[in-house]
Amino acid sequence: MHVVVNAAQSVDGKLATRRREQLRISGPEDFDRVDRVRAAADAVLVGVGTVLADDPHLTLDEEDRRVERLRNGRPGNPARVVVDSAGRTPTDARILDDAATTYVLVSGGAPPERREALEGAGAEVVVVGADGDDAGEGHVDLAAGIDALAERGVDRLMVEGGGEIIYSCFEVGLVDELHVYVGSMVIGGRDAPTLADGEGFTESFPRLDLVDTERLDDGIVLSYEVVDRGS
Ligand SMILES: NC(=O)C1=CN([C@@H]2O[C@H](COP(=O)(O)OP(=O)(O)OC[C@H]3O[C@@H](n4cnc5c(N)ncnc54)[C@H](OP(=O)(O)O)[C@@H]3O)[C@@H](O)[C@H]2O)C=CC1
Ligand SMILES: Nc1nc(O)c(N)c(N[C@@H]2O[C@H](COP(=O)(O)O)[C@@H](O)[C@H]2O)n1
Repeated sequence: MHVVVNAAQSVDGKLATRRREQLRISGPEDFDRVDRVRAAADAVLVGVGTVLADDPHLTLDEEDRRVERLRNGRPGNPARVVVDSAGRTPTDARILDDAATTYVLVSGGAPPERREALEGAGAEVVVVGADGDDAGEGHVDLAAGIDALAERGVDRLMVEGGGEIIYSCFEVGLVDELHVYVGSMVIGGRDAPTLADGEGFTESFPRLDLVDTERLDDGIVLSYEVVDRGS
């Protein structure tokens, strides 16, 4: 499985304001680049925090790209994946519409009625974590989730955030590429989400190789390959 992380941040490293509302950090040129990265992916993954904050759709904007995928025998849109331990994704979330397959990765502790509600709303619910009494505090086991997606034919996965999920992907050594759009703005706020939140690394840090830079809109895209996943 090849895992590509993409996010847009301010120059001070924030993904959104402290109110955790969706914020336009990039512009049309970068959204077109993101659409291209989505089109190359088999699935696009976000955390439930992003679903609750942004209600994203995660489909392709460009019809030509959908047509090209269909021509190549692939679904028109990549599958969508929500990492959602307790099954908190609202049943009317845009990510659950019929534009693409949607997998909701839940832990074993997710209430059965939430699993049923999500299945009723069209999701394929996949249980990949222990319940709240076990290590991991009932969170989805991300590495097991990636294996479950691979079993369902996902070879190339795009992770679109937010900061908690991006950190966890680095923590378990899943990330191959990182693309960060740095918008020319300052957001500030000690409680605003950053590119990588979670516990934070203290001794062994993922190391990256800067392989490309591109000026888009009024900002810059930094593209990295992960050369050392840390341990
Ligand atoms: N500028 C950008 O490019 C982007 C900005 N954003 C912004 O980011 C914010 C949302 O980010 P954030 O709050 O960090 O939420 P995330 O989208 O990262 O989701 C985090 C949640 O995922 C669930 N989860 C389940 N398993 C795991 C695991 N193994 N590791 C980590 N999380 C897990 C947890 O909820 P539970 O315990 O219930 O399972 C956790 O609270 C919003 O403000 C949004 O607007 C989001 C995406 C892109
Ligand atoms: N590339 C980029 N630039 C920004 O300024 C952003 N705020 C984001 N956010 C991401 O885009 C998702 C919205 O997707 P849809 O348009 O609804 O398909 C949002 O959830 C973030 O993942 N990205």
